Amino acid sequence: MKFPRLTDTTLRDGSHAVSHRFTPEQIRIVVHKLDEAGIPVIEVSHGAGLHGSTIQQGFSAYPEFELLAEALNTVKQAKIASLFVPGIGTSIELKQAAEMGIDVIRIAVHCTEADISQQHFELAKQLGLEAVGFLMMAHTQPPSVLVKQAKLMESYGADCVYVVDSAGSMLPSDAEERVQALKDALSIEVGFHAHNNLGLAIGNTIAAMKAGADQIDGTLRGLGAGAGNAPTEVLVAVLKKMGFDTGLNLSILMDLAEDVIAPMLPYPIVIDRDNLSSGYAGVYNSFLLHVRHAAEKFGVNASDIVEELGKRQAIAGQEDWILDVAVKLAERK
Ligand SMILES: CC[C@H](O)CC(=O)C(=O)O
Ligand SMILES: [Mn+2]
Repeated sequence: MKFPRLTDTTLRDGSHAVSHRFTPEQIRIVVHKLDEAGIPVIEVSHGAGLHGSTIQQGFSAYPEFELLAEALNTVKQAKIASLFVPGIGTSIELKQAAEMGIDVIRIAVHCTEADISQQHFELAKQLGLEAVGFLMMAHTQPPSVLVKQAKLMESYGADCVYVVDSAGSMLPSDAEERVQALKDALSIEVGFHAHNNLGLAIGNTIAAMKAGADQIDGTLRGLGAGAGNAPTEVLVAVLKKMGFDTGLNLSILMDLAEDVIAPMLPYPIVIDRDNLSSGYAGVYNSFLLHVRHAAEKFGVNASDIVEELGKRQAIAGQEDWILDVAVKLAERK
């Protein structure tokens, strides 16, 4: 089994879990410690990517480029990545982030919509960035569909394409067969991004590695949308136990998770009823904060909203359905 490159996305996917309230000081401490621990790639942006700070996605407490500047000024060795979702971000923010000095852009689209990413991959490559594709909600499609979409990204210049388990809905066999199919069909690297709604984030990441994943993701303390991601410090401990010479400092990561990240959390990252039903129904994890707000506002059950979104097969970008469903459920009451 190959030792994959680890991207820590605490300061991006984890931003969902703190309602996008990271401060420049928190960014500085976390980047400094992740860098010191030897993490090769650190992702920083709003949870929904560049320009994600909107009424639809939730406003950030601090301007995104102030946070990105803090990360870039702090880092010594790691690459800094940002997420970009076409339609949420535009080429303006992509150019600005590149000019500021990010190294990697991760371009995320629903897993049947790769064609909308062409101009952004091409721009990213012109700007000299490493360009990584994210096929979100990859549990919804069979490997053959993902291969076609990943090949499109490859043809646009992607350096890597990720199978993204956005709903934390995959079993290890799902992760393994999807990564394997991409590995067999592509000449570029393949990655895997896990969520923990079924308690399988670490197991699925190991299954993806068995299939040859070149890149994997984690977040400190599992901080992330829904039930969170594969916890970076646990992943590193497991990789060490598997015999990999990781070159990563586990004790710095454990201290960072325990002493810095845990006290920041407004609520513990656990598999509760809402995010378990989300993973079970295969609903996009980034909806969950909005679902909880809507449930409270309209006096309905969050898991009923999740169930209905699952029936409608809602995808990223359809956040407005959350309100629609909540209002309809409240009317029915
Ligand atoms: C908004 C992009 C998205 O949340 C990417 C991601 O981390 C996922 O789909 O899991
Ligand atoms: Mn995610």
